[in-house]
Amino acid sequence: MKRIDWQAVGTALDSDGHAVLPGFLAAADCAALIAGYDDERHYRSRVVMERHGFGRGEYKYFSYPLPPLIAQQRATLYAQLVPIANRWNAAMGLGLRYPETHADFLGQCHQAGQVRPTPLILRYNPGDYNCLHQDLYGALAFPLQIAVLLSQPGADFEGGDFVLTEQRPRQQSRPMVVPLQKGDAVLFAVHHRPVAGTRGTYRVNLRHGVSRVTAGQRYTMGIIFHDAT
Ligand SMILES: O=C(O)CCC(=O)C(=O)O
Ligand SMILES: [Fe+2]
Repeated sequence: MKRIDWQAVGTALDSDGHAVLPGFLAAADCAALIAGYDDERHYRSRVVMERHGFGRGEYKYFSYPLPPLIAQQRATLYAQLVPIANRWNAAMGLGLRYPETHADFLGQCHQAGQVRPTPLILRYNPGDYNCLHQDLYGALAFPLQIAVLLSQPGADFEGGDFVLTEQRPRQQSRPMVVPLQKGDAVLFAVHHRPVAGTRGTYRVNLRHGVSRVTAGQRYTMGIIFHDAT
């Protein structure tokens, strides 16, 4: 994994609500995650998106214990993101502060009845897409999450752009397409983020999704830091 410039990541998250981490996973790690997709022992559940009106395609939630790579990334990314999450909450006038370690935050989730792991892997075939959504799984939520593109655009698949929308108070929504290469990760706001305006800070509401895949197969791996009820 490449060294991450956390200063630059913090700046991008503050100004855009998302940040790209180029080359976050090596090609071999992407391939290993894809190869494990059909091995049901890794997962606690499989979701067929069409059945729930979530879009088209499917995903699987990993079970505990998580694959070592994901477990390690979940803890180390969390520790880097806590200062940003706490700064955002303060800017939005929210009282909640997140503990320094992911283990402590998971303890809070588990105490609140959110005990099921949320890291997941998604698979899109031609015609599949992911409707705009927010990955909230209970009262406790960490405000940032990450998605890693495991397939190569133009070679493994066509279409299938990662999309974010920002809904500003009393205004129309702003769409953003995030270009990614295989192995790149996008860090983004789960639900809300603060934006500095001329009359103080306001809160924008974010959603993310994926446009239709037109050819090939597109896989992503997502890490969400709160667990699910
Ligand atoms: O497939 C994607 O790029 C988005 C996946 C997603 O919704 C997530 O990781 O939460
Ligand atoms: Fe999502």
